[in-house]
Amino acid sequence: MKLRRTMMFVPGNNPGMLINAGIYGADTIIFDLEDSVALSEKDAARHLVYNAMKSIRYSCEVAVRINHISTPFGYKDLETILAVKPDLIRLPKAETAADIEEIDELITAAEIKHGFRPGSINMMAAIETAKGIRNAYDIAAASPRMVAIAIGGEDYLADLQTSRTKDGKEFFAGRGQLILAAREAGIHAIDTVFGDVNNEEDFIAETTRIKEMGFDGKSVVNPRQINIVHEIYAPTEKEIDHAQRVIAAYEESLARKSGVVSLNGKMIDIPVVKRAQRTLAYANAVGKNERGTTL
Ligand SMILES: CC(=O)SCCNC(=O)CCNC(=O)[C@H](O)C(C)(C)COP(=O)(O)OP(=O)(O)OC[C@H]1O[C@@H](n2cnc3c(N)ncnc32)[C@H](O)[C@@H]1OP(=O)(O)O
Ligand SMILES: O=C([O-])CC(=O)C(=O)O
Ligand SMILES: [Mg+2]
Repeated sequence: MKLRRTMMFVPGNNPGMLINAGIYGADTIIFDLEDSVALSEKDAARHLVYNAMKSIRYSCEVAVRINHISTPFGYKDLETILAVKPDLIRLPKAETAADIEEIDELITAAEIKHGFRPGSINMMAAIETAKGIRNAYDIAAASPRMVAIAIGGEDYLADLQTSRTKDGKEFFAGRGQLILAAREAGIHAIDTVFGDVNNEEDFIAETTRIKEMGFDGKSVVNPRQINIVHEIYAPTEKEIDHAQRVIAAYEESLARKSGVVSLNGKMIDIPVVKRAQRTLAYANAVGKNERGTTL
């Protein structure tokens, strides 16, 4: 099971952060060439990220957030970065399937040019406008390279002409559409960054909420946010124990030629079993044993 619980942005013009980005335990690091980089620094950042990727072996998934191809920087970003084979290209402010198709073709040409295995560079898109949300499924399904869609909340709220609230009501519609689109396309759904990095209480509340909605993970901006997300996503001892009981009860019921059984008064049938199996597979993927403790 591929995990993308945390995708950490690293400003592309900060050499110290680029060098150390791999040591904090994020599932994915995203070298950013877009909004964390000033216009005057775009060329310098592109070359810095290129050199970092060429000379440092990172042990996690490495993504690069390029500038949109409608800007003067997007094509240059792709040409330079594709030569050092990122695992993933993240397109910001995606609004249509055509955005994805055009980049897909450029990646295909670069794979041929550099002798990389066809299809080995993945793509994801951040959706940051109402128009993008309306087209979320088309974007998600626009290429077999697509592995995730994310909501880019800061730009999205600017487009919606609103701002953040404690309970996140401003995001209900967008997050709901995004998760449905990702699930229909069979790819990951990634939630937005939370920029108030010292506000742990609200970060925990937001991460718990998006996990419960079904998101696979969250974009983060600071190493301190990584373990908090991973803890929230890790199945607890109680959840693992319950999943095992569900599966055992169901297997017993099958032996009695019944497709449904009751466990502590609750109906256990195939969808419940599927969720239990996912809990156990997820626990295995995050390195938790049957007692819910880290291996
Ligand atoms: C809306 C958007 O587009 S969001 C995406 C673009 N934004 C970004 O990429 C921002 C990335 N994050 C950051 O720049 C910073 O974490 C900030 C500005 C949010 C907070 O800064 P600070 O409070 O100074 O960070 P903090 O004190 O926690 O840093 C601790 C250590 O982690 C490092 N660090 C902090 N953030 C990152 C990061 N994103 N990537 C790698 N290293 C980082 C710091 O360099 C520092 O290292 P050091 O101890 O070796 O000096
Ligand atoms: O994609 C993200 O999570 C960050 C971002 O650009 C935004 O919030 O506008
Ligand atoms: Mg943005």
